Amino acid sequence: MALEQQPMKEEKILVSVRLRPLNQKEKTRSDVSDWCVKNNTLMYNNSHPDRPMSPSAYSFDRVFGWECPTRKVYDEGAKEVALSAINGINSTIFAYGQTSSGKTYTMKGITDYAITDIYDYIEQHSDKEFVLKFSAMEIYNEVVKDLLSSDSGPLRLLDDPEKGTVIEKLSEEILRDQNHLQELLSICEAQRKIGETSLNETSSRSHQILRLTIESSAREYLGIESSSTLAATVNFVDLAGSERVSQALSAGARLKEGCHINRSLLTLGGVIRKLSKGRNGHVPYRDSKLTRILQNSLGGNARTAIICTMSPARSHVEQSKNTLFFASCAKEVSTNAKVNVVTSDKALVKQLQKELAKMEGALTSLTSKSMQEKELLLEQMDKEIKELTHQRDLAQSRVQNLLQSVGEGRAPRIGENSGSEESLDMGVKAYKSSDITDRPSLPNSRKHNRQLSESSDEFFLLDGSTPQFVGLDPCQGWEDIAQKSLAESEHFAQTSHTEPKDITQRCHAEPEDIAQRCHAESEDIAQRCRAEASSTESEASCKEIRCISSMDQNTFDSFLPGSEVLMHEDVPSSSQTVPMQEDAASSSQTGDKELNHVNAEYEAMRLKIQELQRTINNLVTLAPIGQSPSSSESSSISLGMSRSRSCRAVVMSPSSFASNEAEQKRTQHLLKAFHGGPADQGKVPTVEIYPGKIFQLLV
Ligand SMILES: Nc1ncnc2c1ncn2[C@@H]1O[C@H](COP(=O)(O)OP(=O)(O)OP(=O)(O)O)[C@@H](O)[C@H]1O
Repeated sequence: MALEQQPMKEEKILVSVRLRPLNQKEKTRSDVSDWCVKNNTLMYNNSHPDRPMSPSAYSFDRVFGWECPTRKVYDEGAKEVALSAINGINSTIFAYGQTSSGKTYTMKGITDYAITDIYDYIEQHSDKEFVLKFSAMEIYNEVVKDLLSSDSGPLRLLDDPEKGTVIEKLSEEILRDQNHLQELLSICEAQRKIGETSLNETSSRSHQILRLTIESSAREYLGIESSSTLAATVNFVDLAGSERVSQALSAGARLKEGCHINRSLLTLGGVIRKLSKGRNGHVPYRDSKLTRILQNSLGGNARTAIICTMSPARSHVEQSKNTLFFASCAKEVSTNAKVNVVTSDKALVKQLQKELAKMEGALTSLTSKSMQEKELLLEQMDKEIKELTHQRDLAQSRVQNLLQSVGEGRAPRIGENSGSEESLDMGVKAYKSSDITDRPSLPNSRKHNRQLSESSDEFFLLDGSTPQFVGLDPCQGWEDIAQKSLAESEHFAQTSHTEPKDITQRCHAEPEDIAQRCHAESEDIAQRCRAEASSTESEASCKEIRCISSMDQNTFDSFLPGSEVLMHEDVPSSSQTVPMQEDAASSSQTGDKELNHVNAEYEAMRLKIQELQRTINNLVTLAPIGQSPSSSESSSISLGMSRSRSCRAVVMSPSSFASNEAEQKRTQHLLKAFHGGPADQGKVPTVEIYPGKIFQLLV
């Protein structure tokens, strides 16, 4: 069983004041009443010379004069609150006032009327099934006792997170009928500590709390799993009266009782005073057993009515004014009563299932939100692929230019910068790309055919054209030039051994990098999906993402170095994901659509990457550029190689730089070609190529 509390609106404690008639003792000593009642205001004939400033009128929810019957007090000051318990709202009616002011008299009547009304209501509502339980306790000298059990010792108070303060081992009787309750009430009356004082022959020496618990359920829903029960308690509290020792003339046990009574009432007054100023700060509920037990009734989950009783006698005016001060504070206190619904286990399960469905709905919307994020991620990946494709095309174009120049028997030479001044000394004039385009001596067609690196500090002849030799006589100082050429060629051959290797490695590494990045991103999507998805639908979504992820893993694995170039037939077809998609059939339609969309995007992207990879692999395997160093034609021009610093796909045939020896031979061959024959060896101009410049050998 679970207790559910439905909040109602906050309301103030209902506070009434009841004035009793002068009793026989008061009349005997010719005591007079200075109070008169006008509507709900109590007027004091303020003729007291010592207290001219004390208020003379007190207004409350209800004020009952000495002639007012208890029935009216009940009807107007307690009934509505007391009967709230029938509707599942806790309620408390208690009487507060000085000793002999009429608390017991009033509360006895109110309890009886309330009980009668409750049973009347039960009789009139045969469509509901009621269960009534009764328990009773007294707080005597700050000890809680069970009034229904004569041999009960002191009872402990426990704190329950749901119910608040509960009294351990307090007996509770399930009531058979109203008579049964009357019997029990009689027992309580008999058990309660009563003592004689000078002010009251039958003075209550303890605070009494009678507790009636009412459970009601609609008969037509009984046995149905969704049925629920309203449950609430109504407390009838008859407090012990405050007393002045000087007036009560108590001693011994009575005096001790009086001290405990006064102390606990002082705490009650403190709690009420604190609550009347709002709920800020500490409320000293725990300072007395009375306030602990009544905590819910004092600003908590209960409707509360307080009836303050007072003696009209002038001799008790000070005590009466204290009571009115308490009542004034009490009427400022608000409570938060709730309808207490007890739900059966089955109903609770059903309710929890509803809650679960709600949460699943929320999760689904959350998942679709994350799908949008995934799409953004895919878009980003798409952009990266485009960038890579662009770079690949650039590299491809350079390779084609290189191939073209190979075909024409000319090669642009690219080397490291050894100093432009030196090149000028050697009669080699250097120009930047801008110089070339501005140079009027160059034919227009030449200018247009030159494809230059995009990077400002990289100047390569990419159109495969032969550098034009213009300027000084190249035959001057041939020996020096030849020696330098030899040294250059040796150096070039050495670097060319390492560079192609580096280039080839990068060619392999780059697709691997792409594949790894793509794979990592797809894994990331799958992981995020798994984390978000705890529902069945999102689990299905995860399966599908996992499917994509594993597919990508297979695809990208084939990109790794040493693996074959992946052909279309090798790619897992989309039909291979069908079983997974069938698994995901239970997922929501929205989820399916989005996942299919993601799947399609992924597939397209994967194919793009695959195509890109194939191209890169093709470029890597473009061995023919310099694979035939034995061929005099090609060997003579394979001195050059094309490299772009900005290009990721770098193309070069490693075998074209087989050895220093071969390179030297080719250099000699070139020199020979320049000079026309062996006789001219040593007087061949060197083509110096420096990064950042395009050189033209001046002839
Ligand atoms: N409204 C009333 N009309 C007639 N008699 C009353 C009324 N109120 C109280 N009495 C009588 O006054 C006497 C004292 O009343 P009661 O015992 O109820 O006071 P009390 O406040 O409970 O005192 P204590 O705190 O000492 O228990 C009783 O004899 C009671 O019958």
